[in-house]
Parts: sequence; C-alpha cells; structure tokens
Amino acid sequence: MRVADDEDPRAGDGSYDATARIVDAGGTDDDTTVEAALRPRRLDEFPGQPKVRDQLGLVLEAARRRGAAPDHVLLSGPPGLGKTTLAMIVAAELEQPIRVTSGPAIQHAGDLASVLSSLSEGEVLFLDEIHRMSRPAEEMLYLAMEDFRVDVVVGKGPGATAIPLELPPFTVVGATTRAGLLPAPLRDRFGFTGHLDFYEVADLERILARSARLLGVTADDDALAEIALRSRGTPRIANRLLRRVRDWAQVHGTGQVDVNAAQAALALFDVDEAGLDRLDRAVLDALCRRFGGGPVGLSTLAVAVGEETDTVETVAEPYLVRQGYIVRSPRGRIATPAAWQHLGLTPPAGEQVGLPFVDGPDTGRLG
Ligand SMILES: Nc1ncnc2c1ncn2[C@@H]1O[C@H](COP(=O)(O)OP(=O)(O)OP(=O)(O)O)[C@@H](O)[C@H]1O
Ligand SMILES: [Mg+2]
Repeated sequence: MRVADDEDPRAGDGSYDATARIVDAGGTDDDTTVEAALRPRRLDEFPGQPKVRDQLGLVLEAARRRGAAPDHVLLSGPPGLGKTTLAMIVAAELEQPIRVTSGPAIQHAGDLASVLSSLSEGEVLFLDEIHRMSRPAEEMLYLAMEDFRVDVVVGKGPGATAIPLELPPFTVVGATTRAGLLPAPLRDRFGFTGHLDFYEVADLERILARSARLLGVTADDDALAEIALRSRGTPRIANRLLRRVRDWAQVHGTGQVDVNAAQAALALFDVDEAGLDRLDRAVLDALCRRFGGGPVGLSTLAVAVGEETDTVETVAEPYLVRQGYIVRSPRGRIATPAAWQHLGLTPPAGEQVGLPFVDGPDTGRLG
C-alpha cells in the first residue's frame, strides 16, 4: 500500500490545529478529526477551483515577496467545498500562525476586541461564518481591517471614553456560505474574494485518490469514479462516501474499494445515481407531492422536510438548482419536469408554462 508519509497532514508542524476548528455543519467530532486529516495543506496539493487557486496563489506570493501582509481574503461558497481548508492554506503559505474563530462566537464587540488585541504581526485571523457576526462587532472589524486600530471603550455612560489601540498588521480570512448577507461595507474591506464552486468529477476523483492513500485503502479507479459522480460536486461528501465504501469493503467485501463495494455501500446509504441524498429527495418529494410542484416558500418547504431553512437553502438547494430540478422564482420554489421525472412522477400539464425545458424524456415538455 502506498501511503506517502510526507503527505500525511497528521504529521504536520502544528501550523494549524485540528481541534481549533469551530463549526462543522455536517459532522460528529470523529468526522471533524478525519476531515482535518484529509485537508490538503498547501495550495499546490489543492485540486480543483483553478481560478480561485491561481488568484489566491498570486495574491499570497506577491505579499510574501513584499514581506507584507496580503489583502484580507473572503472565501464564499456552499458548505464542504474547501473554505476552511483554504484558510488554513493561506496561513501555511504565508508561514504564519492562524487564529480560528467564528461569527457566532463573537457576539459582543468586546469578544472581538480581545481577539484582535492579542494578534501578533502578520497573523491570520480566520473568521468562519462571518455573516453571523453581531452588528457592533462588525463595525469594530471595519476599523480594524482598514486602519489596524480598535477603539476600546473604557467606563460607562457620559464618562465613557474611547481609547484607540493600534494593532500590528494582520490578515483576515473570512468564510461564508452566504456572501449575499454580508453588508457592503464589510464586503468592500476584503481586497480579494474567492468564490468556490462545485467541483468537476475529475477533480473529485483526484481528491478521492489522495484521500484513499491517506486512509491507507486500496481503491480502483472505477470505484473512485463511481463515488465522485455521486458526490454532488462536494469534496466533503466525496470523502465521507469514500469512508462508508471503505467500511462496506472491510465488512462485506475484499477490503479493497472496488465498484461492487461502491455501489452496494452507496445504495445502503441512500445516495442515488444522480448523487441526490435523502434530504435532496425529501425536498423534491415535498415540492412535488405536497405542494403540487410549487411555487412554495422556502420556509414552508423547510418545515415540510423537517429541516432548518438555512440547511435547505445552503445544503440542498444549490445543487438541486444547478442540476435543474428546482427553479427559484419570486413567488417561491418550483419543481421542474426533471424533478417529477426523478421521482418517477408525471409533471402536471398546463400550470408550469414558461419553465425552462429540462433535458429528459418527453413527458417533461410543457406548453
Ligand atoms: N480541494 C480539495 N481537495 C481535497 N480535499 C478537499 C478540498 N476541498 C475540501 N476538501 C475536503 O473536504 C472537507 C471539507 O472541507 P472544508 O472544511 O474546507 O469545507 P468548508 O467550505 O469550510 O465547509 P463549511 O462551509 O461547512 O465550513 C475537508 O475534509 C477537506 O479535506
Ligand atoms: Mg468551514
């Protein structure tokens, strides 16, 4: 088995700390540890997202040559595409320590002030879920990002005074699944914004091959291709499916990740040929069967599938929209003919005139 020691992130130099990870929407603690172990550590080990990688690479290299902190970096995109991974990589490439915190952890401006005032020169401050920071903290951040200064308020009431505190230059890396929710003044203070998009299947195959190596399992290319196809363009999902296929192979198979193991395990875990999982299908099912194909409001839809609005909007919808199963309209979400077909149903004729026609059997043609 080829396990390259030099590629094992667990043998790291401590430049990032897996336990410092604050939020993980999808996983248990165990999952978080495994995820951290599978993160690429440097930009040139990071497959996919060629645009963001090249742009970020340039920004970091230029800063390194100037010997100065780079512009602040904002990373946006759906969950599991590598925002946290890239934040860690920014610090590693700059050879700087990284401080990890998140919007929800900073409820008071004072929380932010104490983090900011303890930063060392050049340090990377990773603000995950930056769209969830409180307004006063946000305003403090504007000043800190632009002028490297915070105003510390001493005392209360009419006698209160603001004492300006100079900060050493540092780099904020903000991550958000909801760039649209960031107030413009905050967005504008990031000199570089990278928008992560879903991965190509070929990139997912490369990610899976690397992960298999790190996990110490032998995997056929065909099996990795099968897993990649069903991973909804998302490395986190790809890695998770790989681990379940490995489990299946170890318990029921030959121990080797082959196509048979991949198909059996993915069937067991309810990931269908289109890569839709239980939540995706639940959303389509509610939309078509309960609401006649829509339009239906997002929150109503979320209640119908028993999930948070945010989960439906950021986890399920982007992929369903991208694959042409759902259309977002001002009046709510609408199922396309492809959604009905995926569920084995016939789309109702007449009501959905004007929908874009989606490739598929002719039952979908409306008019
Ligand atoms: N380009 C990539 N190459 C290899 N692995 C990747 C890549 N992008 C992400 N991963 C893996 O996917 C998992 C999730 O990535 P990460 O935590 O960076 O996503 P995220 O965008 O921060 O998600 P969230 O919005 O939920 O915080 C990690 O295990 C990471 O190793
Ligand atoms: Mg993250």
